Amino acid sequence: MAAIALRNVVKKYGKGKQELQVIHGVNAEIAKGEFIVIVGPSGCGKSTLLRMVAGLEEISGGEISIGDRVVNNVEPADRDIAMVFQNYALYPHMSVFENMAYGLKIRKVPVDEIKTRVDKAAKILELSHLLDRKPRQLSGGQRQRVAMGRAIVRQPQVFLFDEPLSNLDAKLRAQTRLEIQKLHRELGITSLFVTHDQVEAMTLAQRMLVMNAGNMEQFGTPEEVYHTPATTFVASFIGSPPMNLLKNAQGGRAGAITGIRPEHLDIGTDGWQVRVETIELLGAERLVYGRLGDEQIIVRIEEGQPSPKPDETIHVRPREGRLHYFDAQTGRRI
Ligand SMILES: Nc1ncnc2c1ncn2[C@@H]1O[C@H](COP(=O)(O)OP(=O)(O)OP(=O)(O)O)[C@@H](O)[C@H]1O
Repeated sequence: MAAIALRNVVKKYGKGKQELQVIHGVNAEIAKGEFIVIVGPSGCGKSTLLRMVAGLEEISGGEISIGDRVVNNVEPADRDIAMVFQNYALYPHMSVFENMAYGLKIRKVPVDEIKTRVDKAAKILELSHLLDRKPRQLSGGQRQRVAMGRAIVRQPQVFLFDEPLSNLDAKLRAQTRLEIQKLHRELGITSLFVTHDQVEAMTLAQRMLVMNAGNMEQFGTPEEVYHTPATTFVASFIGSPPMNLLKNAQGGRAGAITGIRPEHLDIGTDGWQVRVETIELLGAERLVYGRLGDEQIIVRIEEGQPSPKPDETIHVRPREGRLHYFDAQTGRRI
């Protein structure tokens, strides 16, 4: 049985003339213990979807189950979930221990049990030596760990994360990502994690649910989403730099858009003619921005390969089996 099931989930805001549908029938079955990332651009509806699972937003249509219960009409407090937000407001006057214990205290969990759970969570999160500190005496990363600790001590069936890393700097984000992965390995709790950052999604997800404008574009492993994107949207959203999507590529199919990732083009003596415009240095690699006829194309050059110069004309060849085709009308993979 699915730990979480979304069945034709619809969300509308407002009433009458003001009514606006923002989620258009999402279906997904999430297995017990899976780590799922919901990813998409700003405004695509990912927070709304998460908040409906949490019970913070009403569901306008369809059904959400957690475990064997349909939760459409179940209060958030009774859904057996714990949520970690971007703005992880800790109580400033309480110590780390008290912050982590608070949710259990109001649920009248016995004092000994609270201590055991908080100590265990603190150990996992490497917060044991900070339990007496106040939030202002902690770094941003440590505060975020306390917020996660608050969720862990609840021992919920499901963790919901709403962009919990967006307030951290790049280095701390990467480090906290590793901690979240470790946490998931140790606890195995079914998790839904929302982010607009596709790199974060690719590195954290066991499966990712890619959203665009209220629609689920694809639900699959990071490998599936990268190697067989279901739509042109997914092809251009996942992967950095994005997949080249060409209307008039040589060897293309009638009525189809041809897709090729910048890392799957090789410079050689024959193939597509590309006029080089600019070169971008990315540490070990280079990105060549050029024109193929009247379309833009990006080619990635690996370390050690000779780099072309602006205004030069080069030849590039797509690697065997790396071309993708999408219906020019619908954008769907062919
Ligand atoms: N309370 C509300 N009333 C009306 N419209 C809303 C409300 N909350 C969200 N929306 C709209 O619903 C859509 C989805 O919003 P949502 O916050 O879920 O997007 P998101 O993908 O999480 O974006 P972001 O990454 O910017 O947080 C947006 O168009 C937003 O304007």
